[in-house]
Amino acid sequence: MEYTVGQYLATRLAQLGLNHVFAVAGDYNLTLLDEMAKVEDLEQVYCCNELNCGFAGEGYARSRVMGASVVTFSVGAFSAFNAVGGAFAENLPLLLISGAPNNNDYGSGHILHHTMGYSDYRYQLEMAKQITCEAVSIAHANEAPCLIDHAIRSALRNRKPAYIEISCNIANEPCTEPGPISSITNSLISDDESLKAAAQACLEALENAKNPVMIIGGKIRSAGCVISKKITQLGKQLGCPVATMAQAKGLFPEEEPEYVGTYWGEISSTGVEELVRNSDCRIYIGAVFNDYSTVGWECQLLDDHDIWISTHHTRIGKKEFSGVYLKDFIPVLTPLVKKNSAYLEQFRAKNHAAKTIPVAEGQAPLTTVELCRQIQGMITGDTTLYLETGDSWFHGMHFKLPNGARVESEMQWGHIGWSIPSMFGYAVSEPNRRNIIMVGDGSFQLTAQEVCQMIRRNLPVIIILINNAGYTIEVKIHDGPYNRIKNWDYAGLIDVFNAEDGKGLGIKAKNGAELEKAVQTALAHKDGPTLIEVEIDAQDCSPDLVVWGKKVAKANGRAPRRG
Ligand SMILES: C/C(NCc1cnc(C)nc1N)=C(/S)[C@H](O)COP(=O)(O)OP(=O)(O)O
Ligand SMILES: [Mg+2]
Repeated sequence: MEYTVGQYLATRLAQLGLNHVFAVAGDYNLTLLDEMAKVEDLEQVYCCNELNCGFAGEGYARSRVMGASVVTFSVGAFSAFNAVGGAFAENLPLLLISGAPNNNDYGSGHILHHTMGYSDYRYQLEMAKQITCEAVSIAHANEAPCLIDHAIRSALRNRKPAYIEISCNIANEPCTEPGPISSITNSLISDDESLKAAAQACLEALENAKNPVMIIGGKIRSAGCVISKKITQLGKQLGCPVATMAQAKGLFPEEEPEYVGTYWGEISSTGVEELVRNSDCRIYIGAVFNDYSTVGWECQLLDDHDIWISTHHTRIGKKEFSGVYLKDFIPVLTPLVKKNSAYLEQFRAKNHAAKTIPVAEGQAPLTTVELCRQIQGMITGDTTLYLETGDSWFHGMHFKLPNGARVESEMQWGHIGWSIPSMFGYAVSEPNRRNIIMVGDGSFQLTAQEVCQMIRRNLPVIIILINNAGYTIEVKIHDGPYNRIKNWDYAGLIDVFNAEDGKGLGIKAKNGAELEKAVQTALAHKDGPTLIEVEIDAQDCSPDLVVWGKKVAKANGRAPRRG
């Protein structure tokens, strides 16, 4: 087979196990899309705009080894950059591919369309370098294979996005055939000496610990399910209490006896904040400490007794072990640790059993308590629940997850509207899971149009749209007129997206009885998305959000440092 640059790129993606690539057409990428389309098993999935295209690739990367999005130069890439920034913040390997000017134009002094209006077109590559782990520009076919492999390898090794731009007249130029994919997927291995020393130091720390507790953070998400399983084995081997930070909800099987709930400072699950505060050895794995996850810096932060195992390095007490990769360290440590379950038994003895939520009166106005009670009933072992930035974060922490259920969130980047396009990409990869989104009205207004692509591909995504008349999180942090939004007929929007042939459903629910019915309809509806618009009083929000909002407002409002 005669390979071209576009076919080389597409073949690499197919070799990695991608079956889809997301795209928005533009004259700088049309030849590239033609060439990529010639590669079997790599279907092109088209999006409404480049922000959503980038988020769809990010959502795909939550299910596969990586995601890929193709856009046009400048006017496309600049929108996609917001999703790339999100993938960077969330440690997800998204490959952003942009068409670029004809290579004859470089250095020609030509002013081109879809550019800033001057003849130096390198600005996009420079911008991409700030938000990716690798950014390359391909203006000559002979350098394409090496640059493509380098960018993809960097994204996989660093679990971060990478960027490739390809001149529009190069995409169909002949180039060499790709070799084995192992040259790209071979991961870095830990330094043996450091691995052994870190394991020894860890065992000594655990030997001296009376009340160890394991706390799992969001960085584990992008390390993939294999690591998650290895961490579960470590938790069970240790037998100590295991908590998940908010960003890591669902990354430890919640039916395991070691699981104690969410650790989120003052708004942790019952008894967990005290458990972590009183521990004499906190084992943080993949933890991310930011102002939101520490509730305005008021959480337990690392101290000299703690162990912090991150993806690329480990800190035990006062000692740093770089070049010790999580994927190597956990399997080495697990068989060596001794069981220490006393602290867990003490915790259980305090009997923090979950309270059962009573069924609300069917005709009473819908409350978030009744809404969450019914959503809990939808969650099965094959459910993936997306929690959009908003009050959904806080409600989501209280769901009990059967083993196998997954939760996806974007708590580091926090781009409202992320959930719709990201879930679209995720559902393209995982159409047979029960895919549910909890999304607020404010967020939905940013990226609503991607629901039409779920209709186009008959994806049975269930969208629970919480219409509480505005930006409730922001109200709880700091209120003002800017937190009010124009109301939409959200359920009615589905008919607009259906046009003549779509099979989406839009249902409004004002009370528990209507919601019950809507949920049954949604669960039975398999050939398209169902949007259930629930009306919730603007004052009805999670008590955790009220506490958290005050703390974040306080952190935001700290007086400037003088001098
Ligand atoms: C406006 C903003 N954040 C600021 C913001 C603004 N723009 C972008 C892209 N991302 C952001 N996080 C946020 S969290 C709103 O409360 C979201 O409102 P909604 O989706 O309706 O959810 P809640 O009502 O539960 O808060
Ligand atoms: Mg809202």
